Amino acid sequence: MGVYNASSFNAELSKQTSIFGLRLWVVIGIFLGSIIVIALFFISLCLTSRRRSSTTTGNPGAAGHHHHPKPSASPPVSKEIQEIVPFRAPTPIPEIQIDIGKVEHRVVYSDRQSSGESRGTAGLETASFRSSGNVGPEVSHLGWGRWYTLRELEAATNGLCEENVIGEGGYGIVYRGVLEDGTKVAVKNLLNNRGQAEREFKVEVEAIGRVRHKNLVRLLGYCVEGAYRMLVYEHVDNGNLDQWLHGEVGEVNSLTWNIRMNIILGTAKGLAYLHEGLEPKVVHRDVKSSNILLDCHWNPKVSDFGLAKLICSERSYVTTRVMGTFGYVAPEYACTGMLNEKSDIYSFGILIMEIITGRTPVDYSRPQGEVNLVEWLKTMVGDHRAEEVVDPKLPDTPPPKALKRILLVALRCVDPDATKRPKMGHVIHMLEADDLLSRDGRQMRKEPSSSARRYQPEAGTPVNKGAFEGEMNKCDSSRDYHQATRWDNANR
Ligand SMILES: Nc1ncnc2c1ncn2[C@@H]1O[C@H](COP(=O)(O)OP(=O)(O)OP(=O)(O)O)[C@@H](O)[C@H]1O
Repeated sequence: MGVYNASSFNAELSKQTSIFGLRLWVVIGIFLGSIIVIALFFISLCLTSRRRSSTTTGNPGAAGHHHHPKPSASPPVSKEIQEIVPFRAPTPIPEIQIDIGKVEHRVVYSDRQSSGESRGTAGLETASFRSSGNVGPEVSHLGWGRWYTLRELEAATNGLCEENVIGEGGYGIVYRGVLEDGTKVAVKNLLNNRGQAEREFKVEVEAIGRVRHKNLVRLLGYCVEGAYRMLVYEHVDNGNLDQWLHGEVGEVNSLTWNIRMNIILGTAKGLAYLHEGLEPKVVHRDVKSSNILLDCHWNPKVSDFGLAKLICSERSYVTTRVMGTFGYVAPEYACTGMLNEKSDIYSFGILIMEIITGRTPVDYSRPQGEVNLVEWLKTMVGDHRAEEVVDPKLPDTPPPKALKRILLVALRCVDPDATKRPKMGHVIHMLEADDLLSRDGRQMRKEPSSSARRYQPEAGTPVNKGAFEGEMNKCDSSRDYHQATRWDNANR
């Protein structure tokens, strides 16, 4: 049966067809063959077109092709990378330079490369930050303080409302506020809202944010959001020294002799910490009465140092722009732009004179010869009229010896020769001389609430009382100081 079927199937396949008289199996073979050929053709066509498309899209998975992404090609990136990329722009970053004080009252930007400003401080203040690449919002990981959100600060200040404005300075408006946890703060809304200034701003804040000292206003954190740049400080609740010295205080001022001495000493301690307790040291650049805040125990706290300059030890900072407040700026800094801590010491000397006399550093309403506080005071001291320089609003009479001493310290601080000005640690020893404060003053220093305790020098602060005593009697080459010293010796 099987043999019969096979032989009949063969006979069928061998039959001739009407197609060119070809046998059936030949026709079937040709048909199948052409189907296979057509199929192969389409398969190869598909493969070729696929390979072409993979080459144009730069797909690294395409075998045998070296991957060279075209510049226009935009690889798929995560949101995270998109946020970081703008901060790594290779273009030179313009740096911020801030004119401090009421004379200018503005924030000035300059491209340091084009201004030719030489920077004796080197990039120390920026180095650590830049090298770590932490220039974006990750500033909250700095390890100090807090990065506040705009919403938090708006809530704290009742939407930055006018009733909460404490005052307005050269940098921006200061608001009082209360954080959610009840902490009282002062929020400074900086005028500086240009994105390019961001790096410098953060670096300064990073460096100063770590500073802790009872005579320095503490920077709690800041807010960087959109165009907003805000600094958040501890709130100091008793106004500033400028208001207490020159404001509407009536015939008699609340600032007694001992309170004034306490303010001078506390301010000196705050500055000594900036100059001698930190590395790199910090030069405040704007020491003046409106930057000395007072708490309810009359303890002074130096403010506005968050935008000061950081300088490596024994180095100076050369700037083409002199910043500071008229009347307080050291002459050599004004003339040459050379900045170091001795500029602060000059300003501190002016501050002492202001505290003792109740006069502003420059007062055009006064008769000629009295307009410039330093010149007038030198003349008065030289003429043995020290008692006459005392603020008429002072409620008590200063001990004569203490008055002479403090005036001498002030005169030494404003020595025209910056190298002859004492260091801040040295000033503290002069101020803490036993006879400078009266009995009441010594009692005041013992009170725990008072900051007028003995200065505990920070590392590196020179401590040499004997040397101080010698210094107090030393004559200076400057005519004015020589005159003042002669006066001091004559009155011993
Ligand atoms: N932490 C703070 N606590 C309480 N008041 C503050 C605080 N910081 C600043 N102020 C007050 O806010 C006001 C503005 O201060 P700011 O330092 O901005 O300006 P300024 O020192 O008066 O002037 P400039 O900035 O031109 O030197 C001042 O009256 C100052 O006493």
